[in-house]
Amino acid sequence: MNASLDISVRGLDVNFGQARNVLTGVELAVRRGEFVALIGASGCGKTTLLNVIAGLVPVAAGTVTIGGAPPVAGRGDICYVLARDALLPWRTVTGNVEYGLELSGVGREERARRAATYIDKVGLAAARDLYPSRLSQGMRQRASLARAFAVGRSVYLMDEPFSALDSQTKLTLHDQLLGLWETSGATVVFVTHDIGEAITLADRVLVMSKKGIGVVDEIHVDLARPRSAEALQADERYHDLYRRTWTALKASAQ
Ligand SMILES: Nc1ncnc2c1ncn2[C@@H]1O[C@H](COP(=O)(O)OP(=O)(O)OP(=O)(O)O)[C@@H](O)[C@H]1O
Repeated sequence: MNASLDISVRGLDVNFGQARNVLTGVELAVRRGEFVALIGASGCGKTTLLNVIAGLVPVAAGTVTIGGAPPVAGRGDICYVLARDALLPWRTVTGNVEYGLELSGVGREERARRAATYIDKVGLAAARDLYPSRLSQGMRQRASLARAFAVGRSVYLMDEPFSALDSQTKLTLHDQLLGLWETSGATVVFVTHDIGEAITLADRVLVMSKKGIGVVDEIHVDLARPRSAEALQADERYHDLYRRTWTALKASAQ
């Protein structure tokens, strides 16, 4: 398991060779072990910001560091989780979860033990020998989460991982992600369009401006942990945070 890392973005510009920057003067500070959610209008640069942190998009100006070091593609301590799971169709659930561990050089016995533990944590024990084609979308994302957290990364960059799921399945996945993250100690940057999801999961919800200037508002989610996604639905403070975030989101799109 890697130690968690902080993320610092100062004065970031990204331009993709265009005359006008896609991102201009963006600032972001994420503490070690913090869970932040990024929300904002479509096209405001959420994915671009994740890609910069992952070292996949070049920085035109500014400074970006992860644990004090500049971003580099393929860093072993950062894990990127996308909306479309990247399960290998020719491997079972167990085979897929073991795959990441194989790449990390974990020995056979330890691999099997860790894969079983994480498959259990996401409630897929009964499906461990099934191939992805036999799984529902929700089960596939659970297998992806098990694979991502079994390898124990320092930073998780998550780009709308649950956007294709129905709201009931999402609640289950929220609980499972929270369970995995709370024991991992990892830093998470989670992109979403779903305000409820952002509040359920994050310590802070960061609202990005439509204008490409980055974070313009933040909502501190002072709800106690461990959280239950379902219980929060009945919590008035959750609804209050929802309203505040909704107001901030509307203002960010002006
Ligand atoms: N590879 C690229 N080349 C040129 N322009 C790009 C590239 N990737 C993104 N963009 C542009 O950068 C801007 C920000 O895109 P980005 O995907 O980061 O936004 P987003 O906030 O994640 O959007 P969404 O919520 O719709 O996923 C958009 O105007 C997009 O067209």
